[in-house]
Amino acid sequence: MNAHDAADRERLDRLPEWAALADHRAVLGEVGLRELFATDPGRADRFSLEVGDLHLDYSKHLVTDETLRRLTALAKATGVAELRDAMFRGERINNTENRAVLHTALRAPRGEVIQVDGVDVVPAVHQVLDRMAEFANRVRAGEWVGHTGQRIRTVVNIGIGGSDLGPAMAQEVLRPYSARELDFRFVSNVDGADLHEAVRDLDPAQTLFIVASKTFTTIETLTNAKAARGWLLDGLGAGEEAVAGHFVAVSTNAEQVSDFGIDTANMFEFWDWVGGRYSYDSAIGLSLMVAIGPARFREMLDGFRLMDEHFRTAPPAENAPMLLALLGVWYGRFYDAHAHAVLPYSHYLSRFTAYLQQLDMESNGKRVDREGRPVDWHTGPVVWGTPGTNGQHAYFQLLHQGTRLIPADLIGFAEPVEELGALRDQHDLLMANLFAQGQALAFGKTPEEVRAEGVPEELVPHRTFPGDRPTTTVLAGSLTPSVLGQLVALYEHKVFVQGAIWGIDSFDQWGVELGKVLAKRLEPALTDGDRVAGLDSSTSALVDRYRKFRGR
Ligand SMILES: O=P(O)(O)OC[C@H]1O[C@](O)(CO)[C@@H](O)[C@@H]1O
Repeated sequence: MNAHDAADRERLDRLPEWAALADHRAVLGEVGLRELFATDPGRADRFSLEVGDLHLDYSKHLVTDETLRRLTALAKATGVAELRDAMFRGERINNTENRAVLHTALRAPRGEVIQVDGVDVVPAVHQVLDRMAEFANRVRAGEWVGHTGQRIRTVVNIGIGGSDLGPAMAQEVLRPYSARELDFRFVSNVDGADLHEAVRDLDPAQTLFIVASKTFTTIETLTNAKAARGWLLDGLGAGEEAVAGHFVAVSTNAEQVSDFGIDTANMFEFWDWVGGRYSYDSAIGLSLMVAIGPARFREMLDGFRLMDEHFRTAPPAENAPMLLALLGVWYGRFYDAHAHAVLPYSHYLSRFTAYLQQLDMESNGKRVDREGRPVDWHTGPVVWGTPGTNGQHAYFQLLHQGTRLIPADLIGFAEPVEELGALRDQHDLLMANLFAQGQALAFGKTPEEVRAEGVPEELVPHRTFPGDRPTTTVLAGSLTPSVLGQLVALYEHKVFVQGAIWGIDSFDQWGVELGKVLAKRLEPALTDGDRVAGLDSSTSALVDRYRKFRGR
């Protein structure tokens, strides 16, 4: 069967494997984690995996061996492996945009052959990586100088969505590996405050802007880039000739880059077969490469590659992205789970969940299948979360005792980073919190246990923890560039598998278009009071009120 061929694909809800899962869910009934662990001493061993540097424990899930058998049967029936292989081969599996989906080619080693329309794309990937490396080395060594001959001290990435979230996240994660004499900032919001705060204490003579945009037509990015150019030229008291030393571009669109006034000699290319949210290991990661250096960047790519190979070759029952995806499908369908929390127990992963929000929600927030037919099952969950232990003092209450089941990923590392010095002593406490939360969420506290502590009867329901709140624990020795690559690829492929099972196109993002068009139409109404034909009464009144506030 050709898995991405509509004619051959049965709708998910008509598959016997889908029905078999429903039957199984009914049999499982209210069986909880206490019972599952009590009756199965080998559970933690059996329901855990080592992949590269990652250890994944998925034993605290409401599943049995039979559940996993039926879930992997579903993956088989929905053609996940065939679609995966088609993706790796460079076929145009993004059918609504008629594009190949080849972020995996970004981490292919030199010499591997991956073709799009008969052209091997791997040499071009390495050419760009080499150019990036040369540029990064020059900036790091102080050899790239600005208009006045001074070395660069601050790199400001201007981009949004996939052209911001990935590099900004990774910059935080790999801070301990970063050149500390350089400062890195990220501007994404069209709110002028973002650029203002990013540059207010900077010396234009020592500032380099990387304008990152796949299309180079994104209004937020172009608006900020124009303003940054104005700031630079004003600050230097120079003309257009100063732009070259302070602006480089990352894009697929050389024409627009050159129209903007950036010399295409200072442009780093990527390709339409790299989706925005899958792009930070392309030239979109240029600021990161400047920060950590080419060698560390390549280590990160090797980490991605390791997970790609695992995903491509491991059997479903031992395939980490596949298992995480299947568990998500299980809860979405049979436990009415609408959300998924990602809770890193690492300060360096503070932007990780924000990054995953785009990766997951822009990919799988779809309501029609690849053929445009409405789906009759839930697709992508709301992905959210912030680092532990902060979340514990905010929203964990709802995770533990709320009415909704929210599966969560707990991510932690055994070794704190070297440069923390004496602060490394706090690490055991941090990790004890991670393990304790997984334990409390899974096993809760029964009314009997609460009573046994002498709690007054009227407080017993309040102090009872129902448990059976599933978590996956992802542990690694330390947070290296390679481990980051492994983690990101793990989630990329998880999202892929879920999209394949739900039958949706995970690689388009039509849902972001309408708001962009309407904003463009509304702007003159706000600025000049132009009438917008057919505007609804609520939006019209809001525009009027806004203009009054502005004294217009
Ligand atoms: O890199 P670009 O073309 O500026 O696009 C930025 C982002 O905008 C989006 O198209 C959605 O608004 C994302 O998919 C993309 O990552």
